[in-house]
Amino acid sequence: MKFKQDFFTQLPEFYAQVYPQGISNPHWLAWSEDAAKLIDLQQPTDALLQGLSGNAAVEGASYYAQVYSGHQFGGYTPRLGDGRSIILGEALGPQGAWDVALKGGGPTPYSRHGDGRAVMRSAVREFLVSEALHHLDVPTTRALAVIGSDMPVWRESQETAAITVRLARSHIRFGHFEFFCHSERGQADKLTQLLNFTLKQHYPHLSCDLAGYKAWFLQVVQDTAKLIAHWQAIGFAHGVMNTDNMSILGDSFDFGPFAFLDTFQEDFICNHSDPEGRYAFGQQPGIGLWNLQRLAQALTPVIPSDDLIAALNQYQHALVQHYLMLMRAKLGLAARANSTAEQDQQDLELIGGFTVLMEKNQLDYSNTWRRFGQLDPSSAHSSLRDDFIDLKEFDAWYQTYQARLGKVADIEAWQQARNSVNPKYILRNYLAQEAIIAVEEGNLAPLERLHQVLRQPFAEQVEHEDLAKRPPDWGQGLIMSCSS
Ligand SMILES: Nc1ncnc2c1ncn2[C@@H]1O[C@H](COP(=O)(O)OP(=O)(O)OP(=O)(O)O)[C@@H](O)[C@H]1O
Ligand SMILES: [Mg+2]
Repeated sequence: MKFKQDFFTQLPEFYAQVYPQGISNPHWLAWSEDAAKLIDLQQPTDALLQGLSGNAAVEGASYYAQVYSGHQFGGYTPRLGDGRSIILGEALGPQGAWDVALKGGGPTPYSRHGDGRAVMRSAVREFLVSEALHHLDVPTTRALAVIGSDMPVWRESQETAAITVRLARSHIRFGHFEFFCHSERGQADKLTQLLNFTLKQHYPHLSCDLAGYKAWFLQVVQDTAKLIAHWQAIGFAHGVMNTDNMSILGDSFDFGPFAFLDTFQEDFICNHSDPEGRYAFGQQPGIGLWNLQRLAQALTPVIPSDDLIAALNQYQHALVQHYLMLMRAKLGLAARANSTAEQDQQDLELIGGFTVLMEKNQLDYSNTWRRFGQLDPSSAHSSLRDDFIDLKEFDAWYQTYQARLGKVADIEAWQQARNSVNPKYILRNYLAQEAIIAVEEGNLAPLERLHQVLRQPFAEQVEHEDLAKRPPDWGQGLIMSCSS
């Protein structure tokens, strides 16, 4: 790995230098060849294993934990920071630089009560979902590898420690800005320093002045809106949308109790520690805005409120437009350039009508969409019909859909296009769980198979058909705890 150390050298007051503590008997549990390419790595070598497990120094690495704060479940925590993630620096790759972080690399000055470690099950889940989301075309941080160990760690029971090697275009979170606004009050120069760094690194076309800051914030609003639109379209619930888990670049970030929807349920809660459903699936668009408002608040020392509010006012439109684009593609409706508000509303009703039907009929979200790839939209009889119990309701919806769809010239091409946006394979919680249980038993094959299948989520892969099934009863809507 070749590193540059821009954050480390330019923002010395924004982190604590800390070295990872090694783990016993490190071994590769997973390796992403796709992520490796991003930073010009070829093979998971022994030397790399020793370096990334913290047992040996990595040449060129700096080792630091960043400081930030954030709103957690609505309340402000004045100081957080990387309590179990140690960044090595920005590794250079053919298309840019990626922060390399050892998530679970050991205690840092920000660990407070935690042990600085991650358990194997959570490291494996983070690895799988990072790579799965990427192949589903959802913006996300990436995962290079999971390193297992025989080091015991204690959660509800004894487990073993593991490290996810995370790659991120940036680790800067909304919470970084909140820290320098609220917790380090009166340090507007630091806020500006962080802002200028962010702009120079990631928005080089913008100037480091008020005009640039305004354009940048609008971009953050739009990127966040796009990210949430992706989650809603693909059926992904993040589970812990605290502002310290919101990437400034609009990448999916920090994977804990996340879930892809099995049966469609608008108010699905994937996080065991969120009984009130603050981060329920259907709440995500609203929470995205709430989080942006917290970011805006933190930026008031450098950007006038009126400009921040004007940018925030763009959020809903940006989200709806992106969501419409993704959902029209799923349904096979022609994209509408310059559509009117009325047309958009009609399409939203069509989409909402379908998800309501899915919920009423307890249908699997992904598998139902996938069936559009076999649908003959010119036929009055829909092959989807048999899945619905209330046929009258379905027929009414289908009629409206057909009217909106119009004539499809090349049905085969239309079906293929549906299969290229409606995935066959998603990372269902029960699949991750089965792979994790196998790893506990010393069998890495199911994890590797799942990882490989998720690299091509839109391909048929008939030999892996079993991984596309809706979950068995025990695995339906599986809810995870935060203890990771
Ligand atoms: N085992 C642990 N030891 C020490 N600190 C921890 C531990 N687990 C979580 N934390 C800290 O608690 C805070 C909230 O945790 P959260 O689950 O959002 O983040 P995370 O999953 O640890 O990491 P990241 O956000 O970098 O993906 C963070 O500051 C995190 O570093
Ligand atoms: Mg976090």
